[in-house]
Amino acid sequence: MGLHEDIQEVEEEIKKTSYNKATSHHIGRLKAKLARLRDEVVKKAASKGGGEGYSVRKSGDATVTLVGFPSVGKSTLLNQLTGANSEVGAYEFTTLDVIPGVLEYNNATIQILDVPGLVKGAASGRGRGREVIAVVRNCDLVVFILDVFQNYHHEVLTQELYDAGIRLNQKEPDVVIKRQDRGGITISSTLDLEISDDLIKAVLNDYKIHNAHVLIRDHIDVDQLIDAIMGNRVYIPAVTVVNKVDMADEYVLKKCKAEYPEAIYISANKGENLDAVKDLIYDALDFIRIYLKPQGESADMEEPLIVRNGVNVGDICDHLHRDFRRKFRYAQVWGTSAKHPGQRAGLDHVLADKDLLTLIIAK
Ligand SMILES: Nc1nc2c(ncn2[C@@H]2O[C@H](COP(=O)(O)OP(=O)(O)OP(=O)(O)O)[C@@H](O)[C@H]2O)c(=O)[nH]1
Repeated sequence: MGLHEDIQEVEEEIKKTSYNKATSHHIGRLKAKLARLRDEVVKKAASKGGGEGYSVRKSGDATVTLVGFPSVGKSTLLNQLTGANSEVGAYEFTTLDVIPGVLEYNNATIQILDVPGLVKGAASGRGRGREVIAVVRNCDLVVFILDVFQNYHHEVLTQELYDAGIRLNQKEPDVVIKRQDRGGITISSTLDLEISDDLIKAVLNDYKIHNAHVLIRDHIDVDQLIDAIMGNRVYIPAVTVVNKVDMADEYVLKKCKAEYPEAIYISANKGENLDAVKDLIYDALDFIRIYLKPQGESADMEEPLIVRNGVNVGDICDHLHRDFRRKFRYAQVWGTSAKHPGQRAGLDHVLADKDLLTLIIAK
């Protein structure tokens, strides 16, 4: 039996087993098996020849990927947002290579990638799926583009990315698995877990982990436990844009809005509501501004550094010069992240929006 049939069989068994306390262990094991089989499919697809796909170099302050089925209007939107020359065609699969464009917005330089339409089966290597997945894994934000008449695509695309190990709008669960040479499996947790210790042990055993310390500091389900074991998941924010609203009547539009109230509704080729898309992207990327202040001088308030929320002083050093981290002596910080104005800080100090920063670098 092939992998796909195995997967189907397990999926069906999960479906027909009703969930309750008595069956939760069994279902957990099945889910673990399913995840393992899916990973095998992805691995197999990845090992099947073919180049590594795209080598679009990341540039700018963040990279965004437009993800959607063929012909939903990705190239048109990219052109409208960035002025890139992404070929627009009335055929499916007109975008055969990644087309990068650059959006300059609120001082941020955002690279936007238009990849070939992601269709069902991408995670298992169908079409150009594998290469598309590689691009998505490396980006900072996924922008789903839906056709207003086919919004079910959203579910298909999300599932496809999920199967490829991409977790959207999900925080990475705080689970640490420290393998040991002996001693069996010990589990400690800072909260009451919904999954039993027996199930955790069984799943770990399924993954051939027999000795380990497991520390869990989040409410996780079996799927998240497996994610932690696999360790190769990526966690990326995602937003949704619904296109071609110019063709939709009120009824269609209303129905779509009820299903996707947080999406932005646009007409890419008529250029309608594009500023809202720019805001959506900018906000989702969660940028902060850092003003550099040379020692003993006033800060440059005109051109802040645009970085992602969560960066520390060390990240800023790397951003500015490849030698800065090595030659770093100390930093001084003014603003919300500082305990007092001009606080001395090390490489680990996490910065906040509108902080002023002085870096003292050895000559
Ligand atoms: N009515 C309408 N048509 C649109 C809109 N945006 C794009 N289109 C049309 O939809 C078709 C496909 O647009 P593309 O931008 O090539 O779509 P794509 O998603 O890049 O397609 P692939 O490259 O095949 O993945 C073209 O004929 C566009 O003119 C829109 O807002 N309204």
